[in-house]
Amino acid sequence: MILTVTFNPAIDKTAQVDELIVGGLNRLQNVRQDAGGKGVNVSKTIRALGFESVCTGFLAGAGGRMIEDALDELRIANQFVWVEGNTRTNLKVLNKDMVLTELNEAGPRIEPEDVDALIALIEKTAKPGSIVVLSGNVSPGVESDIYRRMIDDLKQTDIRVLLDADGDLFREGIKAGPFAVKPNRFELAQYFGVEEPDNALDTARLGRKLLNEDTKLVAISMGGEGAIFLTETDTLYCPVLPIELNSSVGAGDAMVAALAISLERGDALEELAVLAMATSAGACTTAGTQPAGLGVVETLKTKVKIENLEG
Ligand SMILES: Nc1ncnc2c1ncn2[C@@H]1O[C@H](COP(=O)(O)OP(=O)(O)OP(=O)(O)O)[C@@H](O)[C@H]1O
Ligand SMILES: O=P(O)(O)OC[C@@]1(O)O[C@H](CO)[C@@H](O)[C@@H]1O
Repeated sequence: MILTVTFNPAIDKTAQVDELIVGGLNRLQNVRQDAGGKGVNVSKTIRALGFESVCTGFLAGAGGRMIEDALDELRIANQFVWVEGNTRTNLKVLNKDMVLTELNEAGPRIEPEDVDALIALIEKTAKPGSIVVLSGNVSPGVESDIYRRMIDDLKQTDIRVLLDADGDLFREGIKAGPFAVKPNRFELAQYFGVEEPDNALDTARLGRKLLNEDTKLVAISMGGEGAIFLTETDTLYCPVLPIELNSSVGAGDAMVAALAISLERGDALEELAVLAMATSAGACTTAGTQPAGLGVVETLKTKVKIENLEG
C-alpha cells in the first residue's frame, strides 16, 4: 500500500493577473480552489492514474472539511488527525508569461500530542512493505527533525519512505536514510551548499552523493529542464516533454506520485522514469493542482526520451 502524509495541507487558490504589481492593487482572474498540500496532491495523482493510496496528516476547521470532502468525492481513502484552528489557504498567482508567485501560509499550530496521534495512526495503518510518502512543509509547533525520527521508526518495520521536503526537514530527514528522495535542483544545491549546477551531468554527480546503503533512488526534478533518475548502477536523464503549460503547481508532487506507484510495483528504472516524466508533464497541462487524466499520461509516456548519462 501507499500512504501519503501531509503535515500541512492547504486549499490552493490559483489565480491569474496580467502583471503582478507588488505594492499595488491586483485584480485576480480565473480564480479556482483545489484541495492541496504536497501529500494530498500525491494521493490525487495516484487516484487519477487508477491506483489506491491512503491520505493522512493534519486537518483543521472549515478548510480541513473542504479537503476531506474533496478526497471523499474522489474516493481517496483518508484519515486525518484533526487539530485546532484552520487548515491554511495558499495563493498561487500566475502572470501572463506563466511566471508563478506563491504565497503560502504557515498553517495551524500543532501540539506534541497531535504529532504523537499522527505517528500512532501511521504506524497502525502502514503495513510492512508499504511505501510512505513524507512530503511538504510542517506547520508551527512541529520540530524540523520530525521526518528523520519518523523514517528511523518506519524503517524498523520494513517500510520504504519516499521523502520530498526542503531545508532543515530534508537535511535532517536524509540522515535517517529514506529509501527514495525527490529534491528539485535548487533543493539539491542548497543541501550541498553549492551553486545550482547548469547541466545535467553535474546535477547527476551531485545527486549521486545522496545514494547509499539505505537511499536507493534519487530523482532530481529540474522544472522545465527535465529530470534525472539515479540508482547505484544507472544515471538516466530525461529532457522535459513539450506540453502546453497551464500551471506547474504540483508538478513535483505528480512526479512523486509516479515514483511511489513504480516503487510499489517494482518497475525497472526506465519504466519508472517514463511514468514520472509523463505524469509530471501531464500535471502542467491542467489548471491549478489538478492531476492529468490517465489518457493524457498514456499519450505523454510515448514521447519520453531517456539518455544514459554515464555509460
Ligand atoms: N514547463 C514544463 N513542461 C513540462 N514538464 C514540466 C514543466 N515544468 C515541470 N515539468 C515536469 O515536472 C517535474 C517537476 O517539476 P519541478 O522541478 O518544478 O518540481 P518541484 O520544484 O518539486 O515543484 P512543486 O514543488 O511545485 O511541485 C519536472 O521534472 C518535469 O518533468
Ligand atoms: O508549504 P509547502 O508544504 O512546502 O508547499 C505547499 C504547496 O505549495 O505545495 C503544493 C504544490 O507542490 C501545493 O498544493 C501547496 O500549496
